[in-house]
Amino acid sequence: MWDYKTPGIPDEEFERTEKVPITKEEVRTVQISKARLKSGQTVYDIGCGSGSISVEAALQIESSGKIIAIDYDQNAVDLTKKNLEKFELSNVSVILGNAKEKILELEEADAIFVGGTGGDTKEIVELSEKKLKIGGRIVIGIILIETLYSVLQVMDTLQFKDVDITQVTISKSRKTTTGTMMLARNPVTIISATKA
Ligand SMILES: C[S@@+](CC[C@H](N)C(=O)[O-])C[C@H]1O[C@@H](n2cnc3c(N)ncnc32)[C@H](O)[C@@H]1O
Repeated sequence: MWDYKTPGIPDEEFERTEKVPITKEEVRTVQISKARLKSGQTVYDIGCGSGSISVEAALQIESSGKIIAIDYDQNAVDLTKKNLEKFELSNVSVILGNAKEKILELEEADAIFVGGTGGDTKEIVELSEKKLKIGGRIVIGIILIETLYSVLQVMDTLQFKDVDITQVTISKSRKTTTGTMMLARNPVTIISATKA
């Protein structure tokens, strides 16, 4: 059982496999903060991967809220379920499938995380906007510059306000024989906005 509600669960606490990527702890913390989650909300985690965002978000919205996690990779769905079990969370439904085909079937959301969905991201953002409640938050994590460009183009045409673009570049320390050096990780751009 995880005792803390504050975001920032160490990556080592999650079950991992080589086949499924994870949004790293510090990036995940910024994403969770940008969603401004409240108790009782309905939240999608699109491209749930390891389920780390679902776990952190579920702790924020508490047992009265609901997370819907989607991934088209069976390995990711299995790993997400493992992590939900590990953190003893029962308010998360995990769906196997392409988010592009699933989103419109879902109930309306208060917040939507979109992460690592590459060439599908623009379409997923368009579909997500249809399912977000007015005042709802979208948080998109982007690595590829092509994805960033296509999402930026579409954000202005949709009903979003207060669009924020934050790039996070994390460096982590590593001990060497002569001292401690900082090793840079790839930058992640986080676009967040409110449905108008
Ligand atoms: C970078 S990972 C996400 C990591 C995750 N946020 C975490 O914390 O572990 C991206 C995930 O998106 C999934 N994905 C990509 N495109 C998708 C789509 N169109 N529908 C559903 N899942 C998708 C991939 O299978 C992968 O597991």
